[in-house]
Amino acid sequence: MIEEGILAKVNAGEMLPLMEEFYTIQGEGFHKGTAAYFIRVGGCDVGCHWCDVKESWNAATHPPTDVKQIVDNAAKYSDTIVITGGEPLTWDMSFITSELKKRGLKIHIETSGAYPLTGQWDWICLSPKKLKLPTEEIYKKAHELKVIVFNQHDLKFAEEQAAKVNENCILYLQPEWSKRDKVIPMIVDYVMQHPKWKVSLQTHKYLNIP
Ligand SMILES: C[S@@+](CC[C@H](N)C(=O)[O-])C[C@H]1O[C@@H](n2cnc3c(N)ncnc32)[C@H](O)[C@@H]1O
Ligand SMILES: Nc1nc2[nH]cc(C(=O)O)c2c(=O)[nH]1
Ligand code: SF4
Ligand SMILES: [Mg+2]
Repeated sequence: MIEEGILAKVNAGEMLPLMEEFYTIQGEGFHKGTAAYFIRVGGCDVGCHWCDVKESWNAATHPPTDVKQIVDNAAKYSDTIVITGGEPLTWDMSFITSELKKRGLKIHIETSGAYPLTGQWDWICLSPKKLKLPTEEIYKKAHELKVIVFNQHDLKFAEEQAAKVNENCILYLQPEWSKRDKVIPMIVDYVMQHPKWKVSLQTHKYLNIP
């Protein structure tokens, strides 16, 4: 059983279940190729069958960690911090982002948008999932839309999602990793026929870095 005081701090966003943190190169989307410090917060109940971090799902397996400690450490590594998960918006992101802001850091989020948007963000990567659609408000605020393509139907889903984002939002199709050999040719054709889209690859997996 988790102690009451800790639970209160987690609910306030002053502690978060931390799965892992690492300094690496953003592999995906608009900031691909740029060094950044990643904070991976545990907890997600969206349930994507192809999720590449299923170990993150159960928040109870990740130790509640003091946010100030996470932030002080992160600041040593990079001026750009990516908060991912799990689903970071499971938790209140207000405290961690205000602490990061105090230190003048750029803050990015990787999110499905399935829960209300909390926190202040310099960059929002919205990767919507059919199983739990994003909240209406995040479509207006997303800087990039990154739809994972597992099969043909996902291209239709991608268009439905693109119809909901703001006009400045950059549109990406990213192959689901295990299906990449089959899906990459499909994405390449699609992007050439519908050039408002761009290709995003999980380049860190080709580079063999975290
Ligand atoms: C693990 S998720 C964590 C953040 C958040 N839960 C989300 O889904 O956006 C980080 C990114 O990896 C993508 N992703 C997860 N599994 C993938 C896979 N097998 N192939 C390609 N992209 C994947 C997600 O869509 C998301 O853009
Ligand atoms: N290098 C690297 N880039 C990433 N971009 C998004 C990631 C994520 O899991 O959220 C990720 C990741 O896990 N590693
Ligand atoms: S929403 Fe993100 S973390 Fe959750 S299952 Fe889907 S890809 Fe994995
Ligand atoms: Mg990843």
